[in-house]
Formats: sequence, C-alpha cells, structure tokens
Amino acid sequence: MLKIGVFGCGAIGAELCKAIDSGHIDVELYAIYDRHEQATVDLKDKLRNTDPKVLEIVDMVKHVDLVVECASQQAVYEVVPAALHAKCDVMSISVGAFADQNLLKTTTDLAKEYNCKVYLPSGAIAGLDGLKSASSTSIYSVTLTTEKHPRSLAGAPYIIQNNIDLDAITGKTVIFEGMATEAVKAFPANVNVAASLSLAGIGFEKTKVKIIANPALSRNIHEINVEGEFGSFTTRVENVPSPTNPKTSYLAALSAISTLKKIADPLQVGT
Ligand SMILES: NC(=O)C1=CN([C@@H]2O[C@H](COP(=O)(O)OP(=O)(O)OC[C@H]3O[C@@H](n4cnc5c(N)ncnc54)[C@H](OP(=O)(O)O)[C@@H]3O)[C@@H](O)[C@H]2O)C=CC1
Ligand SMILES: O=C([O-])CC(=O)C(=O)O
Repeated sequence: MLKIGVFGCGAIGAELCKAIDSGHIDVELYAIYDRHEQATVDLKDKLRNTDPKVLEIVDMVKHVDLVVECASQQAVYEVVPAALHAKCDVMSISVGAFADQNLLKTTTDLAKEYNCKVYLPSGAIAGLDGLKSASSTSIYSVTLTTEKHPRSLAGAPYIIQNNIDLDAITGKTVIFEGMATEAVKAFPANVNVAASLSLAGIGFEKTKVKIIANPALSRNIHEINVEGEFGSFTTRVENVPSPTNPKTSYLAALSAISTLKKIADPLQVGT
C-alpha cells in the first residue's frame, strides 16, 4: 500500500488525513508535519484508525512513497525538491509557487531524473479537463474571475502594499486585474487556481485574472472563460468556504482527496 506523508495540517491537510483515516482512500497515512505542533496534536486527536508519526521533511521523505504539500507557496521550495531528491512522488496544492520558472524547471528536471511524478490538483475550480483537451489546438484566451468576501483577501501582499482598507468596502469592488504571473504572487493564498489554469492552458503571462471583493458573498466564486479553436466554455463554481480557513474553499480539499484517490486507484476515469 502506498505510504503517504502530509506536510501542512490546516484546512486541506486535515481533510485529506481524515479521508485516509476513514478508509475513503486506500493508502497508508505514515507521517504528518506542521510548523505548529498543536496543529499535529489536534489532527491526531481527530483520527480514529491511524496514528501517523510526526516527522520533519528530511525524515518524512526517507519513509514514504508520496509527499503531499498542503502548507504554503513558501513550503513548496522546501518540500518538493526534498521529496524528489529522495525519489518520492509529490502532490502540491500551493500551485502558485510554480509561477517561479526556476522552481518549475528544477522540479520538472528532478522529476525526470528520478523518474517521479508531480501532481498538481485542480483545486477550487472546475474545467481543467476541458482546458487540457482544448490545449492540443490554439487557445485564444483564458480568464479567471475570482469573487470573494473582503475578509478572505486579508493579509495578501497586494492588499498590504496598496494600503487597501478591506473594512471600508461596502459593495462589489474590483481589487486586481492583471496576468496570472502577478496575481499568484500578489494573492498567494487566494488564487493558486490561476496557476493550475496557467499550467494547463496558455501560461502565466497570458492567463488573465480579475479579483473582486464582495461583502455580500458567503461563497468563494471562481468563473473561468476559455476561447479557442475548439469553441468556448465557461465554468462557474460557487464554493463553500472551508470552516477552518475562509480563504480556502472546501472543494480544494476535496480536490486533493480526489487526486490522491486517483493515484491509488487502478481504474482511471476522466482526462
Ligand atoms: N490550488 C488550490 O485551488 C488551492 C490552494 N490552496 C493553498 O493550499 C495551501 C494549504 O491551504 P490550507 O490548508 O487552507 O491552509 P491552512 O493555513 O489552513 O493550513 C496550512 C498549514 O501549514 C502550515 N505551514 C505553512 N507553511 C509552512 C511551512 N513552510 N512549514 C511548515 N508548516 C507550514 C501553516 O502554518 P501558518 O498558519 O503558520 O502558515 C498551517 O498550519 C495554501 O498554500 C493555500 O493557499 C488553498 C485553496 C485552494
Ligand atoms: O480555495 C479557493 O477558493 C481558491 C484559493 O484559495 C486558491 O486558489 O488559492
């Protein structure tokens, strides 16, 4: 059975571990890690059937087949190369880190050298299957419009650098318009989905991103518009936020669960 290490025990990591613990995914939860010891204690308390070790990444990679990063873009720099050097496969949910072309190239090169796979889940969006299929021919445009409650944008570098007073927003307000390459750095905990979209489609420099703050919302909305030689499509997901982290949509955790299930299952369905 595939041995898994989960790096990051927050909203996504905890859901993934609980899904393994309940038997929904046929893998062994061997180890977990978080920089907050209490997060690992709280998570272990919630597990009924498994008792993972708490191991730092250098030790985790010696014992597992696959490391799942669900921590932060910064953690990707530590976790992904360490896993690949140890010949472990890796799943990374903080996909925005791969807007850094050096990191992307190093990761791809290491994965080839050690014959490993790097899995980047769809996260909180729908439509990557269609975009991947359509990419075999010309794609004319890809646009992501993300609409969230202002409190979900709190702490983003773009908000801080531009002194945006989120409490003063009373109606639907466009906060950011630009390319994915800038968006994922400006909002590292909000639009990792723009990175998945870029990698599946026409790249970080051509994928357009609009971020709207809307205090009337209780859901995180991601709308995607794609136009190309194939025709066009639009997807819109109205995401329930994760109860423990309002920036993160519940679907993102479910996407990590689904990706791990696909890795473990002999039957592969869908693109
Ligand atoms: N691809 C997608 O669609 C989506 C991606 N995401 C991304 O997934 C990641 C996880 O999200 P979520 O579970 O909601 O996040 P949480 O903040 O709920 O949990 C992440 C945990 O990992 C810890 N952590 C962060 N960096 C490190 C590190 N370098 N070393 C050790 N521990 C670390 C955090 O600590 P601390 O609180 O101190 O940072 C926190 O305890 C985030 O990067 C998020 O932006 C989220 C939603 C959708
Ligand atoms: O969960 C979401 O709605 C999307 C998100 O935070 C991200 O892509 O970083």
